[in-house]
Amino acid sequence: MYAGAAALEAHGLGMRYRRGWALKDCSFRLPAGRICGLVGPNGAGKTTLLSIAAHVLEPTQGTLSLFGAAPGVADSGRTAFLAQEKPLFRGFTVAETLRLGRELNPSWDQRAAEDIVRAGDVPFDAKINTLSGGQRTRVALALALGKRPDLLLLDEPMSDLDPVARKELMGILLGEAAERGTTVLMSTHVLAEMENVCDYLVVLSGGRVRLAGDVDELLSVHTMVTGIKEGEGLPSSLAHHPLVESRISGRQFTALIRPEGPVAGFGETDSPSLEELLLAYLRSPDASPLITPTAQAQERDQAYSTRTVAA
Ligand SMILES: Nc1ncnc2c1ncn2[C@@H]1O[C@H](COP(=O)(O)OP(=O)(O)OP(=O)(O)O)[C@@H](O)[C@H]1O
Repeated sequence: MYAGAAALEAHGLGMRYRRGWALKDCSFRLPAGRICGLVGPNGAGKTTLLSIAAHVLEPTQGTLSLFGAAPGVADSGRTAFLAQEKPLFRGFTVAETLRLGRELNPSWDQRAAEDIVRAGDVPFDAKINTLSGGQRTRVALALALGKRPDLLLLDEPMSDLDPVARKELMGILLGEAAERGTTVLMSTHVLAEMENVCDYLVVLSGGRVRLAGDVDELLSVHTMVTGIKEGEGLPSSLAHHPLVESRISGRQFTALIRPEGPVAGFGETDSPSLEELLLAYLRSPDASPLITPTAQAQERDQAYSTRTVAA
């Protein structure tokens, strides 16, 4: 594996389906060891990006590298992908599913996989097609974590789990990531949940990267301003600061800005929560994109073309 390389790095990544571009000119880097939330409205391109990283799809343009190598080659690290549809063999039992995982993965951790299944009281002799959606998710997550991956790609992993199972499996995921330095890239629509889980963020909309970087860094460069509106709109002096989103309710306005210099005399200022930041960007697809320095794609030389390198 390429020492010091980003866990994932995209350069000018594009994916075109028959109906048009699902991803366009996407460039960003995800440093190793981070837990990254991948956020965006329906159809933003999240599954497409995860599928390229998982070597399920070949990009139409640009490159994506994992630990400095193309997806699917030996140097790209161990990658596990938990897709939305959880592709398990429906006729297999849970035990047979884990056995297959063990046979296919030299670094397989049977105990970790079994513990996840057992914690949900899922019978090992039950066939996959007899399990509930949430139980299938648990088995699929056991299969993904049993691989001991360096990079875990999760596409809305917890959407069919009950709240208790969700919290428990998220805890296992975080414990695993902390213990082994696993990098996680996880698409989700549950913004409130991300606050305690993710320390990195990529926001896509319309197939383009709108926001990428360290969560603390992204929060620190935004300010939420609340005050009394001036005439029909925002105070004119606020126009000196790039605006992400503003909302007016009665006589009051709320604006999320990226302050350039002191923000005083408009009303109250506060740091946004992660949920407020995300909602503002999701509601304002025309806000200018922001990719923090740690998230800027760098290793052009080491970014291999998946089309030319992949076997
Ligand atoms: N196999 C395909 N063939 C044609 N178009 C596709 C295909 N897969 C995805 N698309 C289109 O590409 C765009 C991005 O889809 P994608 O599934 O990557 O979005 P997403 O962000 O994961 O959405 P969601 O939040 O709804 O899961 C959408 O416009 C979708 O209709």
